[in-house]
Amino acid sequence: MEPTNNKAVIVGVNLQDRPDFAYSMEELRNLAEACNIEVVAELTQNLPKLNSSHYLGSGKVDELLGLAEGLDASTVIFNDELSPSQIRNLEGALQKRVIDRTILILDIFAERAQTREAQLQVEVARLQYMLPRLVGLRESLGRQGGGSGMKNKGTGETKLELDRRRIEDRISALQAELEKLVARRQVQRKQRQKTGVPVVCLVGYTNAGKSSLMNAILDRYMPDSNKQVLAKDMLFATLETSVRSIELPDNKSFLLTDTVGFVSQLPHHLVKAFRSTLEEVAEADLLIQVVDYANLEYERMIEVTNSTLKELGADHIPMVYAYNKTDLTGERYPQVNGNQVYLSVKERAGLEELIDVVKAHVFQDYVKCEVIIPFAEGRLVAYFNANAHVQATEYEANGTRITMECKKSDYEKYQHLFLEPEPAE
Ligand SMILES: Nc1nc2c(ncn2[C@@H]2O[C@H](COP(=O)(O)OP(=O)(O)OP(=O)(O)O)[C@@H](O)[C@H]2O)c(=O)[nH]1
Ligand SMILES: [Mg+2]
Repeated sequence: MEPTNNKAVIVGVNLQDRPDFAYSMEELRNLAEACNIEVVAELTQNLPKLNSSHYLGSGKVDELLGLAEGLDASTVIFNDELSPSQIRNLEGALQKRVIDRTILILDIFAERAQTREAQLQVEVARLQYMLPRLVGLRESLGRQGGGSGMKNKGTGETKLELDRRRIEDRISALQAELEKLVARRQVQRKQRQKTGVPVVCLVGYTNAGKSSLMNAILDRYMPDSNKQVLAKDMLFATLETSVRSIELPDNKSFLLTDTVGFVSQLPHHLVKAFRSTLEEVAEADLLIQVVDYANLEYERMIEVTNSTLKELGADHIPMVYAYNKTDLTGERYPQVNGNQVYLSVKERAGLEELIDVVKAHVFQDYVKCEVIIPFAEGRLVAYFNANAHVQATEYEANGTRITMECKKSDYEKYQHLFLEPEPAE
């Protein structure tokens, strides 16, 4: 039952009046389009409880068949993760290719994954999704294995022949390779942590503007760095974390990390597979949650982001909110309200305000001090010039007098070398 065209009907059940139902259907349409599938119709049903054999009520299955036939759609996409038997029963009743929300998301990730690590993670998630769907499903697995039909990197063809045991072996082999990559990245991360530079992570719903914000901050503070990341109007533009060092004019610096975006009903296997990539998030000193404030569903997107963060064990990390795309709303910007900054990355408005809020969080342990550094310790003057915000430098008889704001830990570390300032006469 290979699809004869790329036309599809999307189907959703509004279970007990889900408040975000309409938006989740719109999102399913976007996910399908990201897989090059043309959505020709939408069918929905209000139900108090899902039908365990066919997901939909039986009358509705007939209606779906009529609709799909009439519009010549060869694929039907469900707004949920279907069970193996639901897929089998629906394919039997409809004689169409049946796919679900999970496989769409997995396919998009498979298509977008650039690094070996991301590719391995996606493949593990795909195989784990396939595993319970193997039993008695050899035949329809051929169709499912092709996923949404989008080209995917070599996981499709072999899947048919693999039995459960071999899939399990493959998952273990991939995981072993993955562990090596993860270990290498952990070493890099530990090295960064040792330097004591705070780590700030951009998190949030897909397409909120995280990568655009990263680029705008790079533009503003590191104009010569040439280290822009990809930002694009599509779901899941970013699949790998990128870390950039940001040096502020007052010599304080922090590391800024851009991460993969979240989406509602992010497949559980995928969250698990990406856990290692997202470990950076769980170890950050501060999270900046970027919110698409122009999206009417922004509050729900915040909820989804917060619950995904919880799943990743990152819900204890302090967070500031960057309400982005305010240019598309009637709201005044830039505007700061405690930990919430209303800004527009597009208009480059509110960046400094956001950075001030970030600074207040991550540089709390800075102290203002006035010290005299003996001439023999000249390297310390150079060190503070590079790593602290030096406000004044004067040369005195026995050393260099520096007025500065520096890290408390640095102050304590070098305190024994400082000379006592001469008491004023
Ligand atoms: N109008 C408007 N559009 C913006 C603004 N900031 C970003 N965008 C647009 O939003 C889209 C998504 O931006 P990205 O930066 O790729 O979003 P992201 O959060 O990194 O998305 P993922 O990587 O998919 O999770 C792009 O088309 C941006 O041009 C803004 O302040 N105003
Ligand atoms: Mg991005």
